[in-house]
Amino acid sequence: MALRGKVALVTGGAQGIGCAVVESLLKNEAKVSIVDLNQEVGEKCKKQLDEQFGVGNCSFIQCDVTDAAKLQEAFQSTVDQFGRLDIVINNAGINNEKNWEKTIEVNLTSVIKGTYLGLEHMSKEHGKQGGVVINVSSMAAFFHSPHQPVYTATKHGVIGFSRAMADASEHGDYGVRINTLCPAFVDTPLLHSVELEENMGKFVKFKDDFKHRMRKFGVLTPSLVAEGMMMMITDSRLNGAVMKITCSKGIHYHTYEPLSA
Ligand SMILES: NC(=O)C1=CN([C@@H]2O[C@H](COP(=O)(O)OP(=O)(O)OC[C@H]3O[C@@H](n4cnc5c(N)ncnc54)[C@H](O)[C@@H]3O)[C@@H](O)[C@H]2O)C=CC1
Ligand SMILES: CCCCCC(=O)/C=C/[C@H]1C=CC(=O)[C@@H]1CCCCCCC(=O)O
Repeated sequence: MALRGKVALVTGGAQGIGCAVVESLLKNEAKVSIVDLNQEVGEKCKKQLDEQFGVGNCSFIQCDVTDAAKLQEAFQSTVDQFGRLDIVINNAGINNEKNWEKTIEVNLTSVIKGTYLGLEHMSKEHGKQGGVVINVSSMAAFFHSPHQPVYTATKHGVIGFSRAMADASEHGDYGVRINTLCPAFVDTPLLHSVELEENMGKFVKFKDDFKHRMRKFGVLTPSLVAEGMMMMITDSRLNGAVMKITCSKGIHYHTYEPLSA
């Protein structure tokens, strides 16, 4: 998929991994709608990107992805402003084992809603031109740990949902590819939440082991994660793919045993 003239919507695009992806998309001449809860950081991000890439190539929409009506409005506003939608990155995520219900709402329920909204605006079943959805999971879906049980559960769910939807899209000829990205530790503000009792609750006592794993496995840069994201956006062969990004193996794909006859 050549990106010039394509339109992308990135949730959680104001900082961290999302911001790195937004920058990569703009570098490739896509138009981008940044959807994020954080008004201040989002407006600052847009101002910087306008200076770097010119005004009119990106927009910022303040939106809590757990507010279904607001998320629907964000998708519609994106199509109203840029005329189409081709790429959806369901990236927004939190790490809160105290308010674990919120973690499920943001990390899984909103990814499902964002995928369905993406299909409404991109799927051939709705008379649209097709597109691609990338849902952000984590290597926590492959290496469980005592630190973040609900975060881990949500990231497992993202993979299962995305792979099932990729099958549905293929069988239903939606024309929309649905892929999953699973980074290991990435140097963003989210990573530092593992040391906070307000985020981790009783699991904060395991933070030393978590920090040991960070030292052992290394910490990725957001730009490498964005590089992997761009590969899954542009490679039209990929549907149902699960990309893993680690310090030891770099960008690679998880392989699943084929269903036995
Ligand atoms: N940082 C890491 O080590 C890893 C992060 N991930 C995943 O990558 C994704 C991005 O995480 P980071 O960039 O690290 O985090 P971050 O905290 O730096 O950025 C997340 C962005 O999402 C926004 N956000 C949070 N809740 C929201 C809501 N309800 N509605 C709209 N926007 C909301 C925040 O305002 C923030 O701008 C998340 O899904 C996270 O689980 C996956 C593996 C490792
Ligand atoms: C809230 C912070 C986000 C952290 C998300 C994450 O990816 C956590 C992953 C770790 C949780 C328990 C683990 O052991 C995971 C380590 C994943 C790194 C695995 C790298 C393996 C390799 O390099 O071969």
